[in-house]
Amino acid sequence: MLSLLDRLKQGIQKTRTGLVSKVEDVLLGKKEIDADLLEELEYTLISADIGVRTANEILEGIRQRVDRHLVNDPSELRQLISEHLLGVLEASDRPLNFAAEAPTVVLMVGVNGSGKTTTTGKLAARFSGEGKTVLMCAADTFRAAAIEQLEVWGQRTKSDIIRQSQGSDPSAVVFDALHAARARKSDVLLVDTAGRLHTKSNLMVELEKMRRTAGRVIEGAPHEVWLVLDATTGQNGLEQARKFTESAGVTGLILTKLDGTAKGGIVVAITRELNLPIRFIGVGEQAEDLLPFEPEKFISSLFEA
Ligand SMILES: Nc1nc2c(ncn2[C@@H]2O[C@H](COP(=O)(O)OP(=O)(O)OP(=O)(O)O)[C@@H](O)[C@H]2O)c(=O)[nH]1
Repeated sequence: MLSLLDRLKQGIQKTRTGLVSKVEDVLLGKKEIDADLLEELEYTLISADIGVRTANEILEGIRQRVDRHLVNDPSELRQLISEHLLGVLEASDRPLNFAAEAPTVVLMVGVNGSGKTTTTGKLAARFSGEGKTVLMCAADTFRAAAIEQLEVWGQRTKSDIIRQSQGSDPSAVVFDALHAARARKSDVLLVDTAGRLHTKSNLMVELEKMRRTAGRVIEGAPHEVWLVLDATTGQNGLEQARKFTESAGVTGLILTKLDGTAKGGIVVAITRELNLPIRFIGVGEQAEDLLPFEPEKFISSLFEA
């Protein structure tokens, strides 16, 4: 069985190649830090989706150090880049808001296909593996398959599911689930919401309604709202993320399908733009392929030889 660190390394292998190996290629054999080298570096960072703002800052930091003669050897730049990226990720890090008194209610939001249902199942596996009792709520009533998919995860992780028929009011399912979680003394309630609605009503309005319902039944709920984003959608994901963050009170991010992209620099761009912590990353389809996101481990796995 692979260790967590090995799984992380394997999961971000493409980004290692797409970002770090390319940075190394740019630096290889260079004797001095000149304008051409810096331009090539900037291009490489932006191509890996790190974001223009962060790439500019990195370059600016390097230029200042060069001007002050604090750095003159290209081989030192790899370390400077990794330190800067770590700094960005750590700046948005903050502790989880788990309820003092169970249940902790987590709302899972995001567009269809981002991996929301799969991630909800993986989280159930993780929390129950930690000895917590988990209840899942199938509030994605738009897609019958999403309810069934969640049920499969429920069986796999021995977690209960609260569901209603397809097309029901998502807030009504949430209401039931909140009461059930309290009555059953569940530690965690994971609410899988829809990325799209069967009714004409606005998705963001529905999400707001679910949040209000949660807060009315359980004080302080939802304790966490996690936005699930498909890392392979790159910069397009950022626009989506902004919308959800404005309307759904997002408290943390989960980036899925990092195993499928060389542009994992998006992790940095998104944290930076939204000032939100990444909680977990998805690196495959199995339950064990959801890894807790730790900035230090992520950066060292990317940059260590
Ligand atoms: N490679 C890989 N595939 C993933 C990951 N997470 C989810 N998937 C796959 O992505 C696809 C979509 O996942 P779903 O969980 O159905 O997506 P969803 O957001 O719930 O979609 P709706 O139910 O339509 O809202 C599935 O085939 C998953 O197995 C991941 O981290 N890596």
